[in-house]
Amino acid sequence: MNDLLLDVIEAGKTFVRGGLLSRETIVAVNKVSFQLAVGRPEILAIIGESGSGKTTLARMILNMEAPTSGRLLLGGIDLAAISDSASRLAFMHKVQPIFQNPFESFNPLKRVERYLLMTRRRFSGVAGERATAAAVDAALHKVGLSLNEVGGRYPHELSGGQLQRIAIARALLAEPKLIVADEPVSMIDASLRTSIVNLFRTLRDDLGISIIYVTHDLATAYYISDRIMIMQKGSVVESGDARTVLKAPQHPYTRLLREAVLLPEVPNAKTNRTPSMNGLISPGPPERRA
Ligand SMILES: Nc1ncnc2c1ncn2[C@@H]1O[C@H](COP(=O)(O)OP(=O)(O)OP(=O)(O)O)[C@@H](O)[C@H]1O
Repeated sequence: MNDLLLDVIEAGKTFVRGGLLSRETIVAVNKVSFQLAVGRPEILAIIGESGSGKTTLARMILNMEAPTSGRLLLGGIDLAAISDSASRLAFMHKVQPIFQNPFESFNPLKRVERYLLMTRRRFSGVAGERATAAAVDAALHKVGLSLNEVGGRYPHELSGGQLQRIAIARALLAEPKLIVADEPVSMIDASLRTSIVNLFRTLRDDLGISIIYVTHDLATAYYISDRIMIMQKGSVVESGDARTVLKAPQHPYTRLLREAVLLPEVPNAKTNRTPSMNGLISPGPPERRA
């Protein structure tokens, strides 16, 4: 029996850019390894400056990008072996993505409930219209909405926060074990961010879903995650229990990130202030360094 939900084994990704004369090799992800256990749902934050390889790693986990070295296994199955539509559907049953811009996740010309109904039909096979609508309504309730509220609306008639909730509801229709959320709140109004990140906690606690939360934002990561992984230039430079790492960062880069932001309950070394979640300060992505 395999007790790992996700097993990332020395995964690497190299891109080659340019032509013959100006060929450039970019190591986007360099030998990253980590695991998520079955039956132990957790929120794992992947943090790093722009270009550190977070999105590439997330795309490899979502099987949207093939690694150039190493392997990624989901429930013991190598993602590289997923080729036919049945195994792709089985994979999507287990892993669902949430992207940064909810407006790009939906076709502006389609009413949002059409997506939800189609998604449910896809994952549940043939089910009656009533059962499908009831499942969609139940998923929307889990994110604080209802079919009544969103039915008949086009994406532009909803706020970014509402649309991101709908994207999460759509992910829930697959009844996944893992959600990979890449900067899911960075394009959402600051006042709504907390409610979305709180929702991730509810999904972990009530539905047993593990969440990989990719972000620049140390403050929300500290607030919701159990474990964090700090990436710099494609490599993981520090990882572990979120509070332990952020209270006593060992790597100079983690210290640098830590100093740039006020975290709840952790006095900032320079100001000695201990803000609440409402007082979180997120300075945005740290400057990229050469
Ligand atoms: N398809 C691609 N072709 C060439 N280079 C790429 C490609 N995708 C990513 N890269 C490069 O790989 C490196 C890592 O990019 P990635 O998007 O994974 O970083 P990131 O940490 O997610 O950054 P951001 O926070 O800005 O999204 C960068 O140097 C980027 O330019």
